[in-house]
Amino acid sequence: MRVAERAQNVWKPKVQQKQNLSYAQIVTGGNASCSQDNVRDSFLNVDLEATSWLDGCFVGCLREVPNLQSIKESFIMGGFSLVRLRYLGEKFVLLSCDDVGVLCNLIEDNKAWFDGLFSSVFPWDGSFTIKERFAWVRCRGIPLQLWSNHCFVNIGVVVGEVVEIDEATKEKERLEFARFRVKILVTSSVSMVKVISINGILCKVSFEEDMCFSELAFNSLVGKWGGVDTELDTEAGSEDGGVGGSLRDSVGSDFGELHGVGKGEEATVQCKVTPFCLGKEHQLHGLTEFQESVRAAIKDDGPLGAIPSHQPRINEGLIKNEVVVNEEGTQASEARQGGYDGINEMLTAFKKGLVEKVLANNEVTLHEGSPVVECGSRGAYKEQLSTMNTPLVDNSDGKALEKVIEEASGINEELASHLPNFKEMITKKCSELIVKSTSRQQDGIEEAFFTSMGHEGSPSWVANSFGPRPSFDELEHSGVRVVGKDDVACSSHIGGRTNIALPVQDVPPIVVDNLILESEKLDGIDEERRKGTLVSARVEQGFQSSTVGAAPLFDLIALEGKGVDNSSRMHFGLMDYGVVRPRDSVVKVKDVASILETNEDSRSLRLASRKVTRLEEDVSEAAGFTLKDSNLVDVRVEQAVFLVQQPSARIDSLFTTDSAIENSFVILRWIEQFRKLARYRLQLMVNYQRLNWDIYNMNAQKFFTPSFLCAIEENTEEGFRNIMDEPCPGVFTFDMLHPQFCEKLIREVDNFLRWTADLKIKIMRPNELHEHGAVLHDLGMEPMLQTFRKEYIEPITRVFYGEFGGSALDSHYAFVVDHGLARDGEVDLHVDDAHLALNICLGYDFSGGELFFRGVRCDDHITTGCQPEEMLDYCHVPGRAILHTGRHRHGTTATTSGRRLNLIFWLKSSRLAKWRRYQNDCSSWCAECMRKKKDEAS
Ligand SMILES: O=C(O)CCC(=O)C(=O)O
Ligand SMILES: [Fe+2]
Repeated sequence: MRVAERAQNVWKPKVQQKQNLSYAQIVTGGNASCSQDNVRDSFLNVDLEATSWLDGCFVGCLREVPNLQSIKESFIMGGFSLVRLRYLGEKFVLLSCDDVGVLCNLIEDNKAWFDGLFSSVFPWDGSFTIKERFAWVRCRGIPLQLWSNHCFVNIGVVVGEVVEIDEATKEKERLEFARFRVKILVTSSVSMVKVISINGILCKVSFEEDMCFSELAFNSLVGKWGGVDTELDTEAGSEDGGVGGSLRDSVGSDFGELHGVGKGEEATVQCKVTPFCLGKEHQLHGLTEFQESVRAAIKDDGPLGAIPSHQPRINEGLIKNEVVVNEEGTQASEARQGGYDGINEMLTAFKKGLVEKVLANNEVTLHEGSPVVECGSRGAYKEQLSTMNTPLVDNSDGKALEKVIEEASGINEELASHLPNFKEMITKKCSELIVKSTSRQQDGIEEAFFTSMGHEGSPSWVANSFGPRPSFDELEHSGVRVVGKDDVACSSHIGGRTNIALPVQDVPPIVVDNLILESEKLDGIDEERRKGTLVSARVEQGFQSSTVGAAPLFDLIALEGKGVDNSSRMHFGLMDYGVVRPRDSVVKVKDVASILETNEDSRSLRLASRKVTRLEEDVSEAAGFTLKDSNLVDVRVEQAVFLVQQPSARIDSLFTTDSAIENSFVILRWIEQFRKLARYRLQLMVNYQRLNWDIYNMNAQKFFTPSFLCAIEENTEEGFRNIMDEPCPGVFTFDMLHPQFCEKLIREVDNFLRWTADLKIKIMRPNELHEHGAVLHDLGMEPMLQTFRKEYIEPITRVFYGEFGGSALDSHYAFVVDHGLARDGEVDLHVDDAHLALNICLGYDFSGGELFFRGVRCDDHITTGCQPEEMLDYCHVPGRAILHTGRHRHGTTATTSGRRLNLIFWLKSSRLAKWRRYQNDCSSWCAECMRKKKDEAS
């Protein structure tokens, strides 16, 4: 840790050092020379405070004239929202982290990133001084005929050196005064009035210092976010057949509601943000153009209101690198096409950007917001994993692999939990398949081997498709657009047709998905042949094919393999969104080429790296081999990796509607909203001054009660049950939050609410049922909340809510509700837009506000009556959590005195959402359906 060492070496106790300094030296940080004359005569003794708050702080010298706004944005976008930035003057910024020592590592580990912003970063020490500062100056009295940048620079010299001219001044948008930035001595003032002769014209010119940049910038946003009618329209949409729909249509959209935004209103976007507010005009321009094209597209083809209700989840990891990825992706395609008319191209770019980002430099990022990497085969066959030693992902420490496996097994556990005989079924199915496929092979028939888990992970094995499916030509003839056909044709050549037979000896069927391609134009083709399956397998002998199937579940599949005989290898295949039916996909091999690398030595294809793209050669080679020997190539497909679109981004959900054109709108609108929300959040995060930095970083000892931490540590059902009550089936209560954390969180939320109220910023409220409270992402708490969910909620939901997605949670929406007399009152009976909900009371003293439960119901039975045994009335206790399913009908009575604040997590599993979408049977959880089923049986 070079930086750490440096920090230690230069660190000197500042208290002693400063004690003998003069006042002038103190106020100037030891540098008295630039102080004003009269100061020199004053001598003061002041009691110095401990300087521990400066421990571990660094000073960064910016490369460019400081624009704190955009620097803060960069930090948030770069995923460093825990770094606190305070402007010091000149080009210097004080960098600190709540955890002393963290910053040092962070700088060391992200040197290149910091280098991009700072010319130097060094540990703060007492000898650091600032001599100069930058000041924005308003200059009045310059005759309009003299307005020019050249003139401003010359006039500015009167007060200092002009380093920047405000955009509105440059563009002559605002003529009341000219505004520019000057460099002056730290103690100088710019206020003055001078008579100046400019080109012979005598002018009386005044100079005054402008308001602090960030205040001004943010004020300019007040109108923007205050005028919510035009901002961020969110359609309250319930998830398709999933959670969603409630007693009142829906409790809220995935990312909450903004006030004043009507359903189906056209999204108009005012981009009249003063140019300086983001310091990134080009982005704003991009946005406007983009929105223009959205509007144009909408105008021609129908109202936005017709767009189906799939509400994209605006993901919690939004304001992180991933936004950049997404924006880059879309912007790149924008640049190429000069608009957004080519939806598919746009999507491809969009997704490619995402994928490439993840795969760049062999890096597999697993944090929220990036594509989730899971491993189908390895997840399903965890035990076999230990016997496989080839690394799945070529990352140097192998940690990514471990994590991949861990995550995938979570997912498969969920599936397994629906299938008591999961393993046996797999084994049985496998042996059947082996027999069948072997016999077919013996017949010399080259046919596809398919196996499937059924629709989107539903717990039934469906028939395997052995029939040949339509060729690309056939598909195209039927109106199916096949992207990258030539490339794929090349691969299909191997087996002589689109789908290749596999001589399977030992095939753990790694099941991905099965889907029937649907399109009017395909009607003449029988169903068996329209089955699209994305298959991946670990095949000891024989080779693996990718298919023209569709897999809404997965965006990308890459198989890696090597020739057993060292002669060939396989690869495969990016799922791209084609236009068969909106949800169909086509294989686009070319893209895979960009993410696969050939390793000459082992002749294996490995994931990642953009360096070498030799896929086509490999394919030809393999094909040649096959044809020549009219035999199947011996290929050992060792591993399969599925890269799935980050579930909470839920692009996938956009592809489940019936019309491609509708989808196009959904996508456009999604991106538009995504950007708007990103911008909204970014502005809040950049400008909001945190009160308690320490609650933005997980500190378990300080956040949770000891009893809760013990149970988490123990991580057993028994351990959890020891701290829990289950007042009615499926509802658990337990002490969770430390009183001090509750207090701090309340004060933080209050501080945020006060700030937004002072600036008249209309913020998003938690959901339709609340007019008060706040969404915690908006404060910048997301990194902490992620850890909160993953490490302190999921261990419990995994044990108690397997069938409700509890073992595969992948997104959350966290907010604080605020109830009391002048605040929110009662909450009507509703179900949450979530699979599970965790509700923790933070305080204070209050009466009323009881939470009542009235049984678990599906949409069809949402208004049915309630049996006595289903009724539960619960009184909130500060620090105590109550955990229930989203479909558990509940509401609260009014808080009649005092104030009640609760922290609520809405938790979702994208797996469960997909599964439920295909499942009509609610009898495993809806009490009414259960009753019905029982009655029918008896
Ligand atoms: O106020 C509460 O405790 C519950 C609020 C609630 O159920 C919700 O926001 O979904
Ligand atoms: Fe609720």
